[in-house]
Amino acid sequence: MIESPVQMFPPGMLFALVGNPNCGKTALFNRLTGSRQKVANYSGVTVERKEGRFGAANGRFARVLDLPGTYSLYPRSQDERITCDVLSGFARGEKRPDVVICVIDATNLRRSLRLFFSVQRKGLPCVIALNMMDEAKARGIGIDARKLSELLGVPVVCTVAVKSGGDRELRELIEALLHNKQALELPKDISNDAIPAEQDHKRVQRILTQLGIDHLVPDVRSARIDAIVMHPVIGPLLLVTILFLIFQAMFEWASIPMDMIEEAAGWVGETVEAWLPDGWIKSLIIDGIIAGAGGVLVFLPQILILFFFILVLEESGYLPRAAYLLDRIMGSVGLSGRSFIPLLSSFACAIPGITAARTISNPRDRIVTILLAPLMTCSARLPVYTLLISAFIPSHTLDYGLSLQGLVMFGLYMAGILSAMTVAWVLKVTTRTGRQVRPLLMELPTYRIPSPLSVCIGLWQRAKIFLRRVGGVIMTMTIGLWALLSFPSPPVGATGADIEYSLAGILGRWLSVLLEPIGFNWQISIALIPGLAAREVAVSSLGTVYALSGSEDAAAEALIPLITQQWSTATGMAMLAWYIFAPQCLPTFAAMKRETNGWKVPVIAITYMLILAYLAAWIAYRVTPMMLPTHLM
Ligand SMILES: Nc1nc2c(ncn2[C@@H]2O[C@H](COP(=O)(O)OP(=O)(O)OP(=O)(O)O)[C@@H](O)[C@H]2O)c(=O)[nH]1
Ligand SMILES: [Mg+2]
Repeated sequence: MIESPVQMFPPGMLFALVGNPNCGKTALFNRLTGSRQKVANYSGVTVERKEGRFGAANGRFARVLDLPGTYSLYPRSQDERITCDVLSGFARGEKRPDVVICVIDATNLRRSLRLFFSVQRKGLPCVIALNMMDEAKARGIGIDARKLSELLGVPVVCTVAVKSGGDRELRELIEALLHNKQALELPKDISNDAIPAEQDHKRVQRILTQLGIDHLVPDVRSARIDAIVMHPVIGPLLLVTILFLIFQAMFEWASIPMDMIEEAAGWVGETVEAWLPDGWIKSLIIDGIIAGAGGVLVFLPQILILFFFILVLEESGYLPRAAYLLDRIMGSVGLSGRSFIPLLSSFACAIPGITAARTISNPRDRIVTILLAPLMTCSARLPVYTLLISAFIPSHTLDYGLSLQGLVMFGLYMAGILSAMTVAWVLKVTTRTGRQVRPLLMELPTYRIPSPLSVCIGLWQRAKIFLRRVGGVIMTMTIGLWALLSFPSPPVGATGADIEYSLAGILGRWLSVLLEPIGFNWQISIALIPGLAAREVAVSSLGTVYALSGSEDAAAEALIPLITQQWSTATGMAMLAWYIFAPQCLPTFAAMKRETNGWKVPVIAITYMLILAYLAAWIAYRVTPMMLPTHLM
């Protein structure tokens, strides 16, 4: 008997958005399906297949796929392979699309048409969405959509994916196709895949001539901006200034909203304290939830400020330029400029950074990038850094209005970057393939002014992610820790604090034997364990540990003054150094395993990060006292 798997697909016609990178597929997908997938102004934003649902006016619906951008149907990287697999019908659990919507950047018809021909040759019914019509018009490129449709023999609609209603024509076309499935005919001459590129090129040239747009229209505005941004001297200076200003702003702008949240949390704590009768419920709410999870909320303003800058930079088109500027330096340690954007995404969170490494076609470069991603300072480290900086670094304003705390934060980010470069360099000199030089070929997109609305939506999404983390993993871990710290109760006649007899108290003492050489007391040692789930949990855990070990009225007290009093500066610095390197985030290593299909890469990463963290913390703990005047020790 021959067995063959039976594949079941969800009902509904399947439309797939296919096109070159950065032509606006995801922006269109979001409009058509009401989704909120990430849109940004560089190539390689989408690296996964995403599905959405298009609801037509008459109650029918269709499934729509957003796919990674590709230049050809000969995939060179993993993200391109996903698109090619879907078009060939090899994607697991998915049928071949019924209709391909070829999204074409109207300002670059030449390149987009070649991909369109290849898709058509796969025997798939196609329609064309001429996107970015607004930019084409602004640059004086007029395209006669009707004539293009006649020349190609497929429906052509014009779209402006970033404008409300800019997808109207495409919606109408999809509705018409849903109504009449037979409406699309396959081209007669789909025959073989092996038509030489030369022939396609001639065909494209002919079409452009017939449309009267065969002359190149340069992007004058972008070229003018690039004269400054890509200048060999001004360019790098500008890059450092931008990064520097971001960290200054994170401290300067965030202080007022942070104080407000802190005050509100203090008020809630006091109110609950006054109203609830003593007992374990009161302790859970005050010591577990308010002092723990609530303590992390304070960092929302800083995280939003950081993301404000990331969103603006992403949409402006600056990022690939920064990749070029850094390509030489990155090349000197054996990294390619291609790694820049995945590594930059890791400043938000290492997990999307690790996934974004799919765009890197060279397997070695990809693995190295994945190994380095967790060294970039993710936003989950912010609460830990801010807590320690606020506790140990005076909030002086230096000359030129610079904030000392902002400067230290900048230094910590730099430490992450420099250590990643050092690790990359070590990998370069110790691996055989490390010494090859691979030139960076990357498209420089048109500069765009970010739309305030999309920045606001992006910030709102970020705020939701953060609040969900606070209410989810952070709250759960903190409550779990609270339970471990509260039970079992001390034996009758015990003399020490209750917490010393709890399970976590005992565990913390064991661990502190290991961590004592780097200056960590038992409170820190305990906080590190739940902190494995997410880095910010260390802050909420410290909140809970101190709330439970303190006197009654210390409960609603803020954590910052508490640790200033109780820790030596050397311990504070050791913990900062620890957090630059420590592999304190299990989901990151799960992502590494998923992306590399094995445990080897995550195990290497955990090992080297742990060693670096311990060493760095040890050095910081020993060196700090030598640097400090005696009265501050
Ligand atoms: N002016 C203008 N900008 C657009 C239009 N469509 C998309 N954009 C912008 O173009 C950039 C790329 O959009 P995306 O939707 O991320 O492009 P994509 O094709 O999904 O890109 P990849 O996922 O990298 O392949 C973003 O900056 C969008 O805001 C349009 O019709 N007009
Ligand atoms: Mg996309």
